[in-house]
Amino acid sequence: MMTTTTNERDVIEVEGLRMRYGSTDVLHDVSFGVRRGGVLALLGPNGAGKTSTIEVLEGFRMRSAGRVDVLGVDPARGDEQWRARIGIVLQSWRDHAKWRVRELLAYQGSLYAAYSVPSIPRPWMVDDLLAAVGLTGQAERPVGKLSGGQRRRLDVAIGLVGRPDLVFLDEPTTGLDPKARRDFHGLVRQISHELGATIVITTHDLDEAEHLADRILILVGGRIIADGTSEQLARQIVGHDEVRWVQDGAHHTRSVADSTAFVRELLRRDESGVSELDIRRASLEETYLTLVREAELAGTAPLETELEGASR
Ligand SMILES: Nc1ncnc2c1ncn2[C@@H]1O[C@H](COP(=O)(O)OP(=O)(O)OP(=O)(O)O)[C@@H](O)[C@H]1O
Repeated sequence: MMTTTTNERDVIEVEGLRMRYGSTDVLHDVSFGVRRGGVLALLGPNGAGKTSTIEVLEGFRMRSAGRVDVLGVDPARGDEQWRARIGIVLQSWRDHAKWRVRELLAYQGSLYAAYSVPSIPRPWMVDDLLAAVGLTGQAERPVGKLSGGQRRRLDVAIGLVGRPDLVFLDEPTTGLDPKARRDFHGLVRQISHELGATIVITTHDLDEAEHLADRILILVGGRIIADGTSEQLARQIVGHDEVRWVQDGAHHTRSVADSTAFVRELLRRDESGVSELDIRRASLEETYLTLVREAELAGTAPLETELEGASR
């Protein structure tokens, strides 16, 4: 039996994580912790390193450097017992199209029976799980005949059938319509509440991260450029104003914390060359996009958004 050293606070501890594919670094010095029962969103544009990060945490990818601890274990050395405590919700379940929903869940669940412990009986009883994810009415339907939203609920059920302590959801709402997406958010919140599991979700969508997570990490180019609760992000990032102007025939846009000082300096340097000056308070989404653009342009330097007192 594996000994577990996780303290009551952090289910995931990552310090100085680096990862490379071949000779290209895709994660640079990534550090964060996730407390038990928390919902963490990894937010960032395509290629930011979200999937690479969670694949290291899941034990599917080897890191190049850094310390990683998941449920008290280094994922590179996690055994079956450790794996049984982790649920992974993959992009839509395409296999077993002819299996019925109940049948597939019963089969998947049977794989966890050996890992049942008195405090956590495994697997989750199929009928209870079907009710929890809202698929009771589809229990006898073949998997191939479910709608996109129902299929995604089944993906979640498959990820949860072993009653995991920690659940990873990789871009779970891709391809869902707005209503199905909203329903899915409700489902994840409910599961987090009822199961008490720690949840890590990756997404491109700021709105999704805001709805679901009590902690958001923004990754760009393999680096964390912002880290905090959605309130902290809103307070800190929305505090930026967007300044637009034309100078030497070129359009410029900058997100700045103090637009008065910025504009004063801009005009001091080139009063006659600046025209069409426009200042507005950016929305959280606009500022997120500006931060991403600036981080991508800067290539390396972390931005000024390290948030104080981010909950861990
Ligand atoms: N198997 C691989 N071999 C080489 N490079 C890879 C491999 N998988 C990912 N990468 C590169 O690693 C970087 C991070 O990719 P990753 O999939 O972690 O990003 P992501 O944030 O999950 O992106 P997306 O939102 O597009 O899924 C990208 O530049 C990608 O091209």
